[in-house]
Amino acid sequence: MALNGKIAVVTGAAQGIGRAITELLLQNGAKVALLDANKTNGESLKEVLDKLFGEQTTLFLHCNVESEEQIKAAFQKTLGTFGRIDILCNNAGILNEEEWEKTISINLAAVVRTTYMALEHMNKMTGGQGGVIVNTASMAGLGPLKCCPVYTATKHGVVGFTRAMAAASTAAGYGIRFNAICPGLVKTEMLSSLSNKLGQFSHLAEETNTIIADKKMLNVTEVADCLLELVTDETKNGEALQVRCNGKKYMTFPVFT
Ligand SMILES: NC(=O)C1=CN([C@@H]2O[C@H](COP(=O)(O)OP(=O)(O)OC[C@H]3O[C@@H](n4cnc5c(N)ncnc54)[C@H](O)[C@@H]3O)[C@@H](O)[C@H]2O)C=CC1
Ligand SMILES: CCCCCC(=O)CC\C=C/C=C/C=C/[C@@H](O)[C@@H](O)CCCC(=O)O
Repeated sequence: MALNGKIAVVTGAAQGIGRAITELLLQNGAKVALLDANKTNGESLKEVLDKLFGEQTTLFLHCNVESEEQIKAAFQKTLGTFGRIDILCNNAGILNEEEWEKTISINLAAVVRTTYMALEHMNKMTGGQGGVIVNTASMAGLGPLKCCPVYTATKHGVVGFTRAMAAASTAAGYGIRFNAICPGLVKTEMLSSLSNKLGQFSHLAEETNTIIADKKMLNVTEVADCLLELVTDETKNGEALQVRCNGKKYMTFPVFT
């Protein structure tokens, strides 16, 4: 799938992995609607991107993905400005074991909500033109992280939802591919603010921070490069791509007959 002229929506686009995804999509010729709950960061990133790629190539839309109304408004604005949606990257996420219901709401419920709303515009069965949806899961979507059980549960949920949607899409002819990216540790604000986010597991903070300090971490650009493969390679559907410092790997799972 060539990206030139394609229209992408990226959630959690104002910083970290979402920002790197946005920049890479723009570098490859796509136009991007950046959705983020952080207005200050979103607006200042938009100013930077205007200078690099031109004002017409991006939209910043202040949007909390927990709000159905705000997502709906963001999609309407994107369609009104760019005319279509080809790519959705559900990337917004938090790690907060204290506020565990909010973690489920943002990391999993919002991925489902945003996906279903995007389907209304992208699904070939209902007049859309198809496309690709890539969800940012985590290695915590493939195995347990003892310091954050709820975060782990949400990311397992994202992997399962992605794979089931890919199967549903193939069966029904939506013309939409669904893939998940599962990075290991990535240098972003999420990890630097970990200690006070572990709630009842805060006794594991010191041990976790020591592991993090000792490990080589991924750069956001390495994650974005792998995500681009899931967007552009039309053979990839229903994949969970693990990305670590020592390389990437397409995961295999038990097959139900
Ligand atoms: N940093 C890491 O080690 C890893 C992160 N991930 C995942 O990558 C994704 C991005 O995380 P990072 O870039 O590391 O974090 P980050 O904290 O640097 O960026 C997250 C962005 O999402 C936005 N956001 C948070 N809640 C939102 C909401 N309700 N509505 C709209 N926007 C919202 C924030 O304002 C922020 O701009 C998350 O889903 C995270 O779980 C996955 C594996 C590893
Ligand atoms: C192994 C899961 C990494 C996923 C990162 C996230 O999604 C954010 C989670 C925050 C803290 C995680 C700390 C985990 C530390 C260790 O258990 C360690 O084994 C991680 C190793 C990562 C790697 O080898 O690539």
